[in-house]
Amino acid sequence: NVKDVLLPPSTKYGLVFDAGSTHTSLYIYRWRADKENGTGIVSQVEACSVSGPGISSYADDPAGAGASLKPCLDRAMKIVPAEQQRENPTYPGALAGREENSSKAEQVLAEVSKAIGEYPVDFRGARILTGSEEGSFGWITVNYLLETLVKFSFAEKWEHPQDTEVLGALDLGGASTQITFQPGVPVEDRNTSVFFRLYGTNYSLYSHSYLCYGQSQALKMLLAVLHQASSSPQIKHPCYPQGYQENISVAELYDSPCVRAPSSASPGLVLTVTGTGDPAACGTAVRRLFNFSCGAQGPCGFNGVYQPPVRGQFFAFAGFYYTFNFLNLTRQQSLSEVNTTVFSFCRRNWTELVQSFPKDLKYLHTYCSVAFYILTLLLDGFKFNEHTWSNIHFSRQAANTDIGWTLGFMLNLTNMIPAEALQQVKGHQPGLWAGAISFLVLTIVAGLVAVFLHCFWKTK
Ligand SMILES: Nc1ncnc2c1ncn2[C@@H]1O[C@H](COP(=O)(O)OP(=O)(O)OP(=O)(O)O)[C@@H](O)[C@H]1O
Repeated sequence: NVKDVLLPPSTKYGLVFDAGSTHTSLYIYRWRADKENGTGIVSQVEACSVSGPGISSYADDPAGAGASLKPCLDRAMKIVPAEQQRENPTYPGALAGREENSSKAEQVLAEVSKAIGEYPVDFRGARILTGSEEGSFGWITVNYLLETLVKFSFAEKWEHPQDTEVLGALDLGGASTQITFQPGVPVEDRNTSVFFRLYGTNYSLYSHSYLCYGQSQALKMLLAVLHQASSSPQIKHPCYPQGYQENISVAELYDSPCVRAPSSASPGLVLTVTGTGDPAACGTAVRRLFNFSCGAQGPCGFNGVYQPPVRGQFFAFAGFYYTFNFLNLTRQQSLSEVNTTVFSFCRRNWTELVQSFPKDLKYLHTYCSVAFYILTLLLDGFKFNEHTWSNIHFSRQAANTDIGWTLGFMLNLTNMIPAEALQQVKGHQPGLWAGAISFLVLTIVAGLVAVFLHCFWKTK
């Protein structure tokens, strides 16, 4: 049987660590042969959340990073059958949000590698992904899960699923955000151009990662803008709910390369941030984080970065999803409905919010800021408009699998998506169709002959 020759006999597992700027997870994937179409299906078995913050917080304690991963590695060892553990590829990846920290990130990765080395898995090394890789692997994940990649070389043209359009990917992390899509025009700037050959089809993509424009860093930049506009340590925050107050030291606020401390700021000074719940002023403040002018060099996203016009459907995940999900805005609502919901949420006071959402206290004070940030980023930054807005699907998962760069990374590194098209499996659709049609025609003809003979003998 040709199919059995094509398919490896066993189920396989793959482990990928996503060591993000705010959060670390271990994804456990299972590869299963799909007898129907002669390929394999990768599905997520579990996403184990590593307790504590992202890997960058271990910059001063690299050994702690390794230790923090152990509970998730123990969990994986319970899932992967003992006899398969050695042969299972483990692909830990890590993201360094900032260039300046790359030597520290390398140290952290060395500790992570040491910790994984103590487990009976076929460890293939840890590395730091570039922003562009993060975006591209996210794009592969989305299109793999939604089955929009053309897999087979079909003999008959009419069977080729020409109309399958690939989707774009929008990822909002903690430190950076990525936009990746197949534009309708050639990508003019080599720095933002990505090329993949998957299953024999060429994909020419646009991908860009904006460092500092992830959710956590954007909120920090917003606070810094408000601090620098106020002449006292009392900061009025229009995106925080009325009645909300927090203290933050100047040192804490300016602890990231994304925000530059004014020379006059003394690190020990404690700032008091008070919410004023003013959505219009919030929108204005958020816009100040961006430079929307494109200059002479053609279409752009923001901060002068080249970007062709967005095209087709998009999946928006991670930070794009969390806040919109909390606000019940993930059901393809119109832009005007989204605006109305965000404005009315931003006017609610803190006491009322705490009473209504006692389980969501961790992010509750940020939802108004982040909602405005997402709207500004998508509309003014990436240049979606009221028509293309409905092409954005806010999702965390597809096919029961979390959307992010990890699955695409594993598929790419293991060559699970081959560059060339899969050969059509013998006895596949054309043969089956031809058989089915011949059978139908023969049945009808036989039926007609039987009726004719029956009538003929009756009349005789
Ligand atoms: N339930 C939630 N509600 C609101 N925001 C959330 C929630 N969970 C996570 N976030 C925030 O969403 C952002 C994206 O989270 P994610 O885990 O993708 O970031 P990361 O992988 O650590 O970041 P990066 O990819 O930039 O390294 C972060 O700023 C995080 O703080």
